[in-house]
Amino acid sequence: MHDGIELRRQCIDTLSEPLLKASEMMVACLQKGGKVLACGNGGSAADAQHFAAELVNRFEMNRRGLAAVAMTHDASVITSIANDFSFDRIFSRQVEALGRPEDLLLAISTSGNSENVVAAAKAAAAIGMQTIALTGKDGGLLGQVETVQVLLNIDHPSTPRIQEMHITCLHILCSLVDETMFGDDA
Ligand SMILES: O=C(CO)[C@@H](O)[C@H](O)[C@H](O)[C@H](O)COP(=O)(O)O
Ligand SMILES: [Zn+2]
Repeated sequence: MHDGIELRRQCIDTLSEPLLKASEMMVACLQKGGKVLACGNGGSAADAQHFAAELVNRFEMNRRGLAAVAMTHDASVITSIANDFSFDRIFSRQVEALGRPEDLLLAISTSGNSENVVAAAKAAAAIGMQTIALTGKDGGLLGQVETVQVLLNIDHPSTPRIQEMHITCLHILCSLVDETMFGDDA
């Protein structure tokens, strides 16, 4: 537990600036009619869905729904891509089908090394979408993708601790987006 508390302290210093930049990018995307496409595996798939639900429905205030889609929950889409092509393409193929240049990819991987998430970031770049990446450890391959505009990396070896910080980051992002877009109504 102390480990997690210390990590939160460190992250306040290292992540404040990239979180602000990520929120500015997300607000700009949503204000010009774009949408957020989110992806990740395992616990990070749950985080992608959790975040999309907060944008589409509500976070802490009632406001209009904001456009977000988690690419993690349609079993037919995912199994057909994995079966006909490969598991590495389950997100990139959805990005190719659903993504537009004004959209934004939220790519989540605690290792940074999930091939399907890395491929999604590359597919997003190919159609001119911006990417915010949440990673851990040394950032992995996703941390090295040059077209990732904002990298929120949790420099810690433990996947659960990284996930705990990721969901904190995602809640802060929701808060910043709501404050910026609907501040007076908050
Ligand atoms: O939730 C957990 C561990 O806390 C696991 O389900 C974890 O998300 C899975 O092993 C993922 O496949 C890990 O992928 P990634 O975060 O390295 O991209
Ligand atoms: Zn977990």
